[in-house]
Amino acid sequence: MHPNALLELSTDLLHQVLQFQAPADRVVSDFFRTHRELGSRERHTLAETTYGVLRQRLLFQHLAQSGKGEMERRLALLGWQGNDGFLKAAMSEQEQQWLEKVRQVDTAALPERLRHNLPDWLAEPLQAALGEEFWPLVDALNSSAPLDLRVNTFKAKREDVQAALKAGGIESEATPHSPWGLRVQGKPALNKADTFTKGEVEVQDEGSQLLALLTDAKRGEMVVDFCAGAGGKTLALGASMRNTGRLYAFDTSGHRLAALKPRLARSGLSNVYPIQIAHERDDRIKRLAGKIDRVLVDAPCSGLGTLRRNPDMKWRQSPQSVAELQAKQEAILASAARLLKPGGRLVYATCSLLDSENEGIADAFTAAHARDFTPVPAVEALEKAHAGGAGDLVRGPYLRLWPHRHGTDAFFAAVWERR
Ligand SMILES: C[S@@+](CC[C@H](N)C(=O)[O-])C[C@H]1O[C@@H](n2cnc3c(N)ncnc32)[C@H](O)[C@@H]1O
Repeated sequence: MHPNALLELSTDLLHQVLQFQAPADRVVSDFFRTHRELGSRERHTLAETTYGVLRQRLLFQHLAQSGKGEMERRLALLGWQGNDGFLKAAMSEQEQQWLEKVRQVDTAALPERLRHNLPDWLAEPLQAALGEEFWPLVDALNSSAPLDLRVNTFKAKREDVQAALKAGGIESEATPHSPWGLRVQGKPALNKADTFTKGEVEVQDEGSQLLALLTDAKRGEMVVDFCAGAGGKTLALGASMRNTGRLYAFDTSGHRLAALKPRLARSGLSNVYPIQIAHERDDRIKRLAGKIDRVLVDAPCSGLGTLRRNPDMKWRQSPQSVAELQAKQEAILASAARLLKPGGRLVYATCSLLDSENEGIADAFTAAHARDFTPVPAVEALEKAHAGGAGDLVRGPYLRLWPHRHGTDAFFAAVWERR
């Protein structure tokens, strides 16, 4: 494809993504579906340029004020993630001069918000909570996430999967905290690897694995994954139950539960019961009240802990959307808690960076349910479940994972036991 034609497509794609009407990954994949002529390297350049612009949107919009023509084209020039010679061939003389000039701007001397590229409502609480660690977090959020796999321990051993991957030219190392995890070098295509088609591995961030580990579902138990979605954690719970007992996978989204089906078939698990519920007070939930050993609430949240993968979330969320999510989180947690039998374990988790969706919800639950639920320190639960370096994974009584400290997405989890 002619360089300028690719740059124009990048401009078009940015124009669509920056309207923030839909998640960026969906807009990008729809765009590729309507542009079948694009090869894999061209798709890679377009996607990475888009993500680069989303990550540094405030800085790039500031720098782009000085140029001429369509704003999105200048943003594409600034965020270009392809070959530099190729980009040069796409630019006019005037654009080349402009880009050279803006590349000389000393960005370290610009105001803070142009350096952290976060909206104020998000930067402020993070700065207050993290102090000096704020900037390492900013850097980590602007880098790409590693590729982690979870070994399906119902079917295979971690070291055998690692050896099989190696034989196929894929290098990996054991994850430091999850006993089920492998961190793969680079981003190899895995869906044709034998070990993947046989259901021995799933792609899953180490942080997500730790949430399932913390739930510690055991053989023969009755377990509920309350917000199962496409079942990333359901599959981990089912394997840790060794395909025995009953594992209910609830979600309000039929579409997400449908995505669980092929993964379930690959996994070899037959103890999972996916159920679409209307809302968190659905009658089917009431019938199970007081009967369940473990409940994982992987609550709908702002997703701000996954900014490495979904940098558009910082522009698509707002204080209002977070406040609405908090109300939902409280309602789901209160309803899910009724399922537990005495001695049962409740786990509340999010992939949010914000205290308001994390400690805020957990502390309020502890205060409101002091008669029925005892908090369990996360470090204790992690140690019992054989997580490596459990003491490094917690803040106070809660699990708190950070990209800059742990190399995972940001996650929070709180654990209680029903009296
Ligand atoms: C963080 S995602 C879950 C991700 C999933 N556990 C995984 O590991 O892939 C939150 C899920 O909550 C679901 N959800 C939203 N409202 C809900 C409700 N009232 N009851 C149950 N699930 C709900 C959403 O459809 C979404 O799939």
